Amino acid sequence: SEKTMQEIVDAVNGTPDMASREAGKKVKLRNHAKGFCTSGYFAPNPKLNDELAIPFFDQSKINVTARFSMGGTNPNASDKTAGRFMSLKIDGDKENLNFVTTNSPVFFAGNLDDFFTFQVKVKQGPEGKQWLIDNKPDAKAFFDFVKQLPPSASFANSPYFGVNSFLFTTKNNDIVPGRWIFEPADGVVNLSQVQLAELPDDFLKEELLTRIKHEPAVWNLFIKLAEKDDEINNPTVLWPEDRQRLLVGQVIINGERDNESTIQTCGNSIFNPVLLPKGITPSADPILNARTPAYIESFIRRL
Ligand code: HEM
Repeated sequence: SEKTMQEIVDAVNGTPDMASREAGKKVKLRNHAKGFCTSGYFAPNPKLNDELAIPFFDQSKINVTARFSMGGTNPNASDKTAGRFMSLKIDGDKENLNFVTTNSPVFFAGNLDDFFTFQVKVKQGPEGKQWLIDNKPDAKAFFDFVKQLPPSASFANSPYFGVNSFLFTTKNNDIVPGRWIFEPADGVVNLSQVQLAELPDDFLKEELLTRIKHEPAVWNLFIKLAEKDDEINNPTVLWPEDRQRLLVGQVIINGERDNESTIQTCGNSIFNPVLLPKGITPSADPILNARTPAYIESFIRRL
């Protein structure tokens, strides 16, 4: 059954009662409520446009606004869970590119019905989760991934995945589907159970902001290219490891503009995963195409 965008956002963010919504009362609930903003720049790979035709990446240094967050609607969530999220605004001279990413390469739903069901069931606790494991293979695959994923020691020591597919224009004016992958230049570093037990519930923000005073947090950004028969429009289906990757450039988070108010308050705005420069377009993935309307609905509620 078709769900409205209001129903979908209710399921993600928590449900305001109908009376208060109709009275126009603002509901401040939002997903990824716990997070913080910082800044840096993007350094494109000067060789990228030997392969692709994306003029945006011909600039040499592009301002970045970053928000790092935890999953869920609790602004006081513990950092000891395994989910890590990174959102970026890359603001060029003429065009802009946003990324809204997670540390899980595999998404838990391939269509909006399953997405809605997942959101409703996980909020019912262990019984709802068991129902998903028994009835929804995509949700089960996601839970299996998360179960074996130790929490990373730092936002800077985690990879991030765009999950959804985008269409990239090549130098020869062909279109190739691809997916964004950010790999931490400092490597992946996970916490042991012993290390985790010694940490307070809040450590990720301070760790990153202290780290970047000494050395930047850096990721190499790749596009993983699809081959014929790879599933483009379903983020629950992973592509084989050996697919070709193009190096797009480096994200360098050094806090260089952290005293600016637009950086400090970046969590008040939205990150739009389909804000793309010339040469990149969204795929037909129904999950991707629901995201911006959902983010706008959520934004309006918390204005
Ligand atoms: C049907 C698909 C999806 C829906 C309906 C949805 C819904 C939402 C909503 C309602 C918010 C709060 C927006 C705000 O108030 O600013 C949000 C934020 C977010 N979502 Fe999604 N989401 C979807 C898919 C995804 C996927 C595939 C990813 C990761 C690849 C993702 C990662 C995030 C992140 C990182 C944020 C926080 C953005 C920030 O830092 O401000 N979401 N999502």
